[in-house]
Amino acid sequence: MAIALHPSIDHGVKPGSSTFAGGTLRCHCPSHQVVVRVDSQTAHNHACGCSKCWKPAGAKFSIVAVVPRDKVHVVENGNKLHIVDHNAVIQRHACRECGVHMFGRIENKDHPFYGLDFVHTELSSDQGWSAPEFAAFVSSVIEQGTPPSEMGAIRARLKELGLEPYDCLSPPLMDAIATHVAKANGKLAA
Ligand SMILES: N[C@@H](CCC(=O)N[C@@H](CS)C(=O)NCC(=O)O)C(=O)O
Ligand SMILES: [Zn+2]
Ligand SMILES: [Zn+2]
Repeated sequence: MAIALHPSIDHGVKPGSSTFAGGTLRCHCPSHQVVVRVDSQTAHNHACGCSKCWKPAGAKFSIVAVVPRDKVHVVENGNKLHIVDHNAVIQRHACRECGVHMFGRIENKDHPFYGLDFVHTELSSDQGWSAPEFAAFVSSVIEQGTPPSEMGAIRARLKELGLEPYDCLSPPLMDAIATHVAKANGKLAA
């Protein structure tokens, strides 16, 4: 059997729908779930191997995408949310009871990705969310206990799924970050 990465991609990456315009995310609590409405299709969906992004038990990778922050609305049981790490760039709002991260928000207005929230669309039963496009922070799975000897198989499986593995973000996103920095420091015209 192929190496397991995340239940939503282990049997193949399902394409998104070009007409999909949003849906509802629910935490894993059996009752009084935190419910978040997202009024937009997601962008830049990807697998993330970092230790900070939420992943279901047993998964090596998180699946995480972005949406404009003004399209994210907590509609039920928002009192159960807390910020996992106030010092992180991405402030992850998680359910205090089940631990699921409902959305991650950047509050630093100077950050290249300010205005975008991070969401996990596997928390939704709606069909049509954009498909994962690449894998980020792949080497970071070692920091969580994956033996380095497994990395060849992990990268090969990601490629087989069509998810090009990177050890930071994808080149277009790294370019977008660098462009933002260059405009801020005057090396490129704003
Ligand atoms: N190797 C580190 C990488 C952490 C990291 O830089 N994560 C990226 C991808 S989510 C990031 O942008 N983090 C910002 C944050 O977590 O606030 C880890 O696994 O903890
Ligand atoms: Zn919960
Ligand atoms: Zn991450």
